[in-house]
Amino acid sequence: MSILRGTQRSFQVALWFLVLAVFLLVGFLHVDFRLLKPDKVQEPPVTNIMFLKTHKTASSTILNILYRFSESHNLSTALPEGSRVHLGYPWFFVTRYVEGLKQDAHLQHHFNIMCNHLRFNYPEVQKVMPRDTFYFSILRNPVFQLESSFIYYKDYAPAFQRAKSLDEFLADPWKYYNASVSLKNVYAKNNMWFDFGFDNNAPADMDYVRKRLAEVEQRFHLVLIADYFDESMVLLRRRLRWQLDDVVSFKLNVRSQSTVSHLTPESQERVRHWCALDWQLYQHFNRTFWTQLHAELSPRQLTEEVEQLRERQRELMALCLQDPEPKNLTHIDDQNLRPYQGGKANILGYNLRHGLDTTTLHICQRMAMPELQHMAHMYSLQFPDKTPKDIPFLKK
Ligand SMILES: Nc1ncnc2c1ncn2[C@@H]1O[C@H](COP(=O)(O)OS(=O)(=O)O)[C@@H](OP(=O)(O)O)[C@H]1O
Repeated sequence: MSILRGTQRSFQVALWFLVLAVFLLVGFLHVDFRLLKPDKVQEPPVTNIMFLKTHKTASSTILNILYRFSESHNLSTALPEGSRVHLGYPWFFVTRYVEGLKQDAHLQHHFNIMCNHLRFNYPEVQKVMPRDTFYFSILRNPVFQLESSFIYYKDYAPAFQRAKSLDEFLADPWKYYNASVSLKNVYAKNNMWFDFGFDNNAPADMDYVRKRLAEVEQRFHLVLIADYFDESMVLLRRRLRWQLDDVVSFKLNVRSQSTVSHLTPESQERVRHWCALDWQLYQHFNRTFWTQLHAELSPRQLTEEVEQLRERQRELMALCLQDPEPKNLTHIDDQNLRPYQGGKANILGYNLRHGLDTTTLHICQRMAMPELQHMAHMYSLQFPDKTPKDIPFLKK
């Protein structure tokens, strides 16, 4: 009996050692448990999408991705009505800002994609988008977002006009900022908070902030982070079940380095106070972004997928562009590829390689096309009988 018990114990000990050895081996070889799971049945790609285009957050690059997907899949896009260039911003979105809805606003008319600038107003957006719509948006560290905004809206936002630099503005913002002067000042304080439909002048009271963040959580399936753009595209692609090429892009609406200012550490801290609502919004969704990303991919998978995306971007740049470095306006040959210039920002664009075959040219043109020209193109495609969008800055 005791011999039998002894053998049993040795067997148990051996089994424990075996289990431990397997765990150590798995850890050592970085075996991914997810790989052992059976493949999910591949569902079709998501095609009903609402993208809340926030300001100065790489949102024009995402708009380009969505327009291309819409065109290549023959989808409908909720485009700005008539001569408008956005969906009523900075006013709250209402359905009459969408082309094709003005006369029959009482009718239910649904689009697949919605991605132009608007101030989020869920009840009205719902009237335009199908029930199963995937809602997503993007945020950027407010320090860099405000710095970009200051240069771009320097001449437009009254709050920025008199300040010589952002450092000067931040040293005494109330000297320059008056919310009641003009809605144009929304670019100067908590601009991303405003885009989500909230009051950008509200005190950053904890209870108020918590409730608004919960609302965003409830409405939006995903909030991306521009500071980790490639990681964001990896997560987006998985959520939408899209192909790799669908989320590959060229950086659009980029400034020349000469117009980028580097804020002092003191000014950076002041941004976090001045734009406390944006800072809370960013911190919260930066956390949830990484939690979601890590829940979906192992670190090794993430590295691999980011590298795959970058490799494909390099391939497409080599195929399409004369030079992967973006160029000043004066050095862009094709006026359809010249971006709109805002304030003191020197916004760059691309030159396509000569001699591209028709199919390649079609792809490359769309990847390099700035927002306004792309919107005009989409408008003419979708509404061939309407007067084409006029882009006055191209005539100068
Ligand atoms: N792929 C990618 N990754 C990281 N950052 C990117 C990317 N694409 C665009 N950008 C930067 O986004 C800034 C422009 O933002 P938006 O297009 O949202 O601006 S706008 O509100 O529509 O005018 C602008 O930032 P600044 O250069 O600091 O102004 C762009 O450089």
